Amino acid sequence: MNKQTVVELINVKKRIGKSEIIKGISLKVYPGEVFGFLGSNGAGKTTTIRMMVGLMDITEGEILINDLSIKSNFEKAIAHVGGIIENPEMYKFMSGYDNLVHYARMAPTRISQERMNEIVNLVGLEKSIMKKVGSYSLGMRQRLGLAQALLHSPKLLILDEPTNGLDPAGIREIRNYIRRIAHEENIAVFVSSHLLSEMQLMCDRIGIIQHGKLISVETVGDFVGSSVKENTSFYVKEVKKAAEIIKSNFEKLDVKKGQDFVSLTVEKDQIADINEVLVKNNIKVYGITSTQTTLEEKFLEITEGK
Ligand SMILES: Nc1ncnc2c1ncn2[C@@H]1O[C@H](COP(=O)(O)OP(=O)(O)OP(=O)(O)O)[C@@H](O)[C@H]1O
Repeated sequence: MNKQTVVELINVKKRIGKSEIIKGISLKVYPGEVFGFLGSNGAGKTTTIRMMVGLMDITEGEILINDLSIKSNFEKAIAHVGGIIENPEMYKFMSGYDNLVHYARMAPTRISQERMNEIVNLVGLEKSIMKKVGSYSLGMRQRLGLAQALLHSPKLLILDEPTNGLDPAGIREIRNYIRRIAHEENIAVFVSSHLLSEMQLMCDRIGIIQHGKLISVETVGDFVGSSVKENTSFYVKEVKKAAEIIKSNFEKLDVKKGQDFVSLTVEKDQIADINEVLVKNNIKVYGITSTQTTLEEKFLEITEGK
């Protein structure tokens, strides 16, 4: 059975003038998951998001929200979307609550008192919701923005760099609320960022965009797990012979020779295999050291290597 899809991008392209900014992006996001859209500055995140919410025309391809085309059925499709794309509009002289009431009046469907209270609790603003927004921290304003975006019970929440400008405590808070919203309300959350460290903690899956192309989509578990490379050194007496044996058994590996070691970058599972081959060929291994490539390095490796 196919998993229900909340949003689907099908070969989406955007041309501005002669330059193709988005070069055929396809992806799907499902209910209850936080999908991270990760890319360096200028990679094309905001442009893609602007097309997803109808702020920009799609040059080619299609975007479906809850199976409705954003091109041919815009109003119905967009009714399922909540988003914070630029800074949310708020009146500082009004309380958080009055801001929500004001916003609720503009919603296409009536928003009940219960829903208001539920959302205020969901974003943890119950204690400060009656205070003026002018007295809120940036983190609290962001959470009020989330509340606004969630009032009409959207199926998809789109957030463009939601932690921009927040301090570490504020970032942690927003991250936890975003995860909670996705999992408790079964909403699909599409969130962009240029910070891998942040995405890793917030998202269930991460798609990496570079120069307008989606170059990788992985679950965070896969991203963090097996594919993280280890920089490994094998300490041996016969450096030259050890390097030759590794090269002839593992053709793809790039072996570097040190004074009393050979070093190479490998997947974790390969360390034991290499050791076994060396020992079988009568090379005495005196020690193995291994340092993991950080995720940040892996991200750079992926984005710079293409
Ligand atoms: N209106 C426009 N006209 C011409 N080029 C544009 C326009 N809007 C964006 N671009 C270019 O398209 C590319 C993608 O921009 P976009 O803002 O989508 O990137 P981003 O990933 O959101 O980056 P950032 O994190 O800096 O916001 C950039 O190279 C940008 O210069």
